[in-house]
Amino acid sequence: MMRTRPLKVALLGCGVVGSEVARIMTTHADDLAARIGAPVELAGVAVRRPSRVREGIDPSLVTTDATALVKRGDIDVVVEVIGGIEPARTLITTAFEHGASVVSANKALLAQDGAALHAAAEEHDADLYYEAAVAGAIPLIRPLRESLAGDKVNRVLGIVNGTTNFILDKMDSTGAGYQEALDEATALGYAEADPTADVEAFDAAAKAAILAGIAFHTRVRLDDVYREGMTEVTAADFATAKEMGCTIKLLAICERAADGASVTARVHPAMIPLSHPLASVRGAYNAVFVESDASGQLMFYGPGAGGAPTASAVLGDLVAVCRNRLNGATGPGESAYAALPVSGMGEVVTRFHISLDVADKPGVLAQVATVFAEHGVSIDTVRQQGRQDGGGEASLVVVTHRASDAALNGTVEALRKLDTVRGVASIMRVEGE
Ligand SMILES: NC(=O)c1ccc[n+]([C@@H]2O[C@H](COP(=O)([O-])OP(=O)(O)OC[C@H]3O[C@@H](n4cnc5c(N)ncnc54)[C@H](O)[C@@H]3O)[C@@H](O)[C@H]2O)c1
Ligand SMILES: N[C@@H](CCO)C(=O)O
Ligand code: NA
Repeated sequence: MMRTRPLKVALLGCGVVGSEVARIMTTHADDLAARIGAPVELAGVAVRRPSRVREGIDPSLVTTDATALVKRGDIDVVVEVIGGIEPARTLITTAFEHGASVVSANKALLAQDGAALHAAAEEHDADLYYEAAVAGAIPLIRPLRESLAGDKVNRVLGIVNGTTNFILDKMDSTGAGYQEALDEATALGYAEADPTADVEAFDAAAKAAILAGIAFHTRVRLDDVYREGMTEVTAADFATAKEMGCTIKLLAICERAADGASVTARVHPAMIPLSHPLASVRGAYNAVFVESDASGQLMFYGPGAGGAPTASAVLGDLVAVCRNRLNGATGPGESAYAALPVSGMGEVVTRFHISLDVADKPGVLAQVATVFAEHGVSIDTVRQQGRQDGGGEASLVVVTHRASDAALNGTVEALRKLDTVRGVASIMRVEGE
């Protein structure tokens, strides 16, 4: 039966995502009410620049005082789409203290302070939902938290940043320059306010921390995630990848160790074979594989960024949180009971592609191979190519079998000390095989 008193929603931030949330709340008001069992009313919209015209939003709802809005006491759900750490964190905790539940898209904040925010939600019998924080529109948080709650997740691997996938895809398919591709991603509303978060992979690392935490029932913070951005990926790297039948993607990889006693989380550019489904993820799309004991491999795919797709995830959370409130209940909170240690990058085992500039003379190959053997790194393939410039140098491209990051680092350090190795041109991990 439909309740007539509306549930009141406060919207904090009316930018790319917030303006779409407001639009959908208005245009889909009847459907949302029917699905929830009560009407939802936009009770206030906190903005930074009140003079901006906001189509479809009653100007009397607009305020620059977000704190007063969350303190009103009659707000049922606060939707935080401001981003960043402060004032978002204080506004969310104040919202809990004043009886509201919270829906947020803020991965940076959740990766840094998720545990404290969950504790605050629990203390005040409120919900904290954040489907939009990871992989935009793609349902991923709720499947991990709820649908897979009876299974054991061993690995989460995928593309979780739309901006960098858009840039890498453009560079690969059209030969576009890095800046040109980034400007386009920003204009389309994919990039963060400061695109450093995207291209230096802080955004993807925050998402990896959130995913690993939920998947492994363990607290994983941003600082626990190994991070390498994509600003140093060059056209030459794409050419090498192509020669190997691969492309380059910025991947987030969260894994349980083989003995199950620890976990790792990392974000870095990697080569993947063109035959792998992740290789054909284009533009700002995201795709994430989840591997679990009973389910086997699941793939989640869809728009990972942009105003409307992200608003879709926010609205889904809003409906769920409103239903919980009508039932006098709360949904699942933090689950960190496993408390597994999070290992550093040295423990990660993967394959590597290493390109060396070496002297083009007898015995060099044997010398290089010996260094790999001494560090316990097994070589899969080696390709040597003499240079046409007559400088007496050659390129040596080595692809290894699976080896630990620590063993590979030791190998590279020793290779650099050989007189015959003039330089290490590139090192890239090879995933997805
Ligand atoms: N854009 C996307 O594709 C996308 C996807 C997923 C998640 N997110 C997340 O959603 C959140 C919002 O992102 P966005 O792209 O809409 O950013 P945005 O910069 O377009 O919007 C944020 C808005 O908040 C306003 N704001 C800042 N401080 C404020 C304050 N104190 N009070 C009221 N308003 C304030 C800004 O003026 C701006 O209009 C971020 O956490 C972001 O990481 C964005
Ligand atoms: N800037 C982010 C937004 C979605 O979280 C991206 O490009 O993926
Ligand atoms: Na999502």
